Amino acid sequence: MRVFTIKVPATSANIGPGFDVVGLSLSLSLTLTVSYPSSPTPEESYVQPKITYSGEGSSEVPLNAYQNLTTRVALYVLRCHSIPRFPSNLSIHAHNEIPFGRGLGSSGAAVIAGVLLGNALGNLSLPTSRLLDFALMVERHPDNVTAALVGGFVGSYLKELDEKDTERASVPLSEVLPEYPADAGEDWGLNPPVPPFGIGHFVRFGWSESIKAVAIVPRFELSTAKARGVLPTEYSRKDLVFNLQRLAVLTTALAQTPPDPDLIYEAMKDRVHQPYRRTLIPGLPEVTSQITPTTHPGLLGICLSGAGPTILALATTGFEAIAEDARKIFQQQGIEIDWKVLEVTGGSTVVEETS
Ligand SMILES: Nc1ncnc2c1ncn2[C@@H]1O[C@H](COP(=O)(O)OP(=O)(O)OP(=O)(O)O)[C@@H](O)[C@H]1O
Ligand SMILES: N[C@@H](CCO)C(=O)O
Repeated sequence: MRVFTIKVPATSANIGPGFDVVGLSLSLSLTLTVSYPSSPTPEESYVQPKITYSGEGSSEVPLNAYQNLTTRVALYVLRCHSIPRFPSNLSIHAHNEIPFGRGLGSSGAAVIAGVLLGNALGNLSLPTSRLLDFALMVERHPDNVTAALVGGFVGSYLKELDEKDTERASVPLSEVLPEYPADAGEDWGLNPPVPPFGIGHFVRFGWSESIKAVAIVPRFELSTAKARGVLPTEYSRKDLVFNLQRLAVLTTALAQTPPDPDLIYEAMKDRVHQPYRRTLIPGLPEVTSQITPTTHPGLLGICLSGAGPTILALATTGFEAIAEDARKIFQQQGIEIDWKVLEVTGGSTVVEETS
């Protein structure tokens, strides 16, 4: 029996001005425990994969391997390497600590778990850059998936592809991840769209160990697709320069010890996505403007986490006062929250069990 574990962290994207650019890996995780017989099974006794699931999202996540996001991504990776199906008698238990649709990178974690699962099941030994190519064919903004894969405070960009590769990378998601009909056996129809090479590039910034992340999580879901739908397609030069100035300062300011709250609080402001998302997150402007380093000693900066609705406060101390005051502001809007103090962690791991 081959047994291995895949562990992928939650992530917070944007950190204020770095829309679709920066991501931070955090200490909540999606863990898969995978097992299957290592000796080949005779063709006629092929057994379909079995998935069990606990934790966040367990009441809504599909347990059919041809519908579940993680296993569909794994099958995409396998099919791109001419492996048409999962190994026989595959058993996967997923335990998830990352809430769905809250801005903590649940879908990015599920996609990275799927890429790592495909890589391990196919014994493909893909390098990090290639793993990222596969993830970027599914989740097309690089901030969450890159931070989930490599860990830490990470900046990334997508390479401008030539015409042929742009076409290969622009295929509809339904072709990358088709809804596999359960009775179709191995005959999935079209050849899968193999990703171009070298789509995403990244660098890891420094991070001051004194900084923790307070995740203030409203008790409602907001899909990333909906939160992207309210954004404009064009911006003024003034607003772009506002964000670029802050992002340039922020990436180094968060590595300094001790971190400087005056510098960071202003550097975590944003004019590219948060002003537009306020319509979807009642209380957002009040929380980010009323909780400051002056009112809450220990606070460094505060922003929307990813597409929201979670608020991310970076702080060295005073975590409870920050979160409880955010709770009061959200309560005025009729919204309840939960909160957690999270550490910045390393990236994904795959650990083989040896017997
Ligand atoms: N562990 C998982 N297994 C299967 N599907 C998942 C898993 N985690 C997330 N998903 C799918 O992803 C959806 C949430 O994705 P969405 O991009 O809207 O939010 P998010 O990733 O949590 O937030 P953000 O991208 O802003 O950080 C869920 O509703 C579910 O369909
Ligand atoms: N950068 C993305 C992250 C969400 O997954 C957004 O803000 O839409």
